[in-house]
Amino acid sequence: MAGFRDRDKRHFPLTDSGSVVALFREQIEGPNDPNLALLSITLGCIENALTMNRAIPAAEEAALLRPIFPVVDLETVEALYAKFETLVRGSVDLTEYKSTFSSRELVKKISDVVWSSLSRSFKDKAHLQSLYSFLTGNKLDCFGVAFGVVAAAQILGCDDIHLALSEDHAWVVFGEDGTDTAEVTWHGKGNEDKRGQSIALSVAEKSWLYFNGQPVICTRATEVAAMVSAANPSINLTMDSIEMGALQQELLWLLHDKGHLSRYPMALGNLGDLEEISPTPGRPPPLQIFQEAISVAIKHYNNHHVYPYTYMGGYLYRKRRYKEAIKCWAEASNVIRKFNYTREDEEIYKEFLEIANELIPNIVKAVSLNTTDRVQMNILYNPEVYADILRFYDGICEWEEGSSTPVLHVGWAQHLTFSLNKFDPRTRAKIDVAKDEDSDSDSDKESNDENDNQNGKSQKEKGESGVKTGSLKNKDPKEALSVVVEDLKKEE
Ligand SMILES: CC1(C)CN=C(N2CCN(c3ncnc4sc(CC(F)F)cc34)CC2)S1
Repeated sequence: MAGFRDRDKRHFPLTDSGSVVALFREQIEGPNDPNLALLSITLGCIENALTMNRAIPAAEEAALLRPIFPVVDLETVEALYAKFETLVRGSVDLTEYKSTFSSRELVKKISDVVWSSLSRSFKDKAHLQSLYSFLTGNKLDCFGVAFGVVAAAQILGCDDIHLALSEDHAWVVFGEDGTDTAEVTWHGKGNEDKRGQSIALSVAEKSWLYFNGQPVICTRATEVAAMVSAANPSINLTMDSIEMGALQQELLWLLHDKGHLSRYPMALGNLGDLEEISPTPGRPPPLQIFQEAISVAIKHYNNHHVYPYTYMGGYLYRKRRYKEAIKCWAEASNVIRKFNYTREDEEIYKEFLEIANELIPNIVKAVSLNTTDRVQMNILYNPEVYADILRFYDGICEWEEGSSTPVLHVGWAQHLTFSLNKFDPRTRAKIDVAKDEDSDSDSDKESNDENDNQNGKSQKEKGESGVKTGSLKNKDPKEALSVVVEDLKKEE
């Protein structure tokens, strides 16, 4: 049973990042489970002090010799913790729930306690992910609601209720073998919340949003990693709090060293991004951390996560390592093709749209203008790069196949033809698109499609919208692309 123990209290007042790391370290090392409410209130309090109402830039603040790191008093945290504990214990009468393991009704009740306390104001601002935000402003974002439900469950002693995470959604697992699932928060804009419902129905759609059944199932320590990962160092659109970023980085290394990021690719991606901004002496370079995230996704999630490849691709793009960036994006597309696109997958749609319609065109523009740099110029003469761009588009075409909503529109075709036409024609002639009908790389979609065939849906079938899309495989690339472009133009 979590509680605010004396051994927790002696860390306070927290005066610098070292004292915060010491509190987290002791909480994670045990012997008891880390207290999610205590840690979330503490981290949220620090984030609030370091990022909100920072009117004057840090440089001036430093010039004033004003200490930036906030002092976190025991009284502040204890009062907020007591408020949360009173709300949760006061709203849930556990005598009504006899079973040793949690029931769907209990999970829904806990979700209702968090949900009914929320103010109606819009929820996609920053810094709304912690219990500090919930307890001082009655505001939470969609991740924050799911996290709050799990923190409340811990206070009630429901140690079977855990956070489940996809790349753009969060829900909970519970029950005797931890395989019952329940929605506890909303997702996206304009979607009715499905709180209380099981996830099974949504996974059937093979949507990326629910990971096709491969979510990150958290332990209490991974729930701490999610809380740390969800921390947000941004002060505004152009400035980040260096102190908050450094604290997040130190806490992620602490969790990494304890093995709590070993099944959490996105947290590894966050750590790689932080290391790019401010490298920690003696720690591996960002690329190695992104590679670790990819290896975890392959080993534990059947390579169904997209973000590990877009984390690495984005890094390589920023370093102008364009050939390698395009290979990462082809690998990202190789993941998304295993899913069917559904209307709640907008976040990943925007990710691929930016790569196809901004990043790749920027690369071909940059290298065709910058004729002095031989290495860069070679990209347009490199059949491997051209093949990777085709693989990138082929994965998106396959993602669309069998989906209820179309992905591609004529805007995609315009950028596609712009990018491909920049390649030297002899290079385009050099590549050999797989002719082999049952190349093993398609096994994922086919295995899914076998299920679809049982439900009467086939991979070639038109989506409800009647959009006919053909995958690029087994066709001459130029012929295949002209088919895709013609189809898209007909839609115009
Ligand atoms: C390569 C990118 C575009 C850069 N940032 C990316 N992020 C992806 C999402 N991020 C995350 N980082 C750690 N854990 C989680 S759990 C989750 C789903 C939410 F609904 F709970 C999102 C997410 C962090 C930021 S992907």
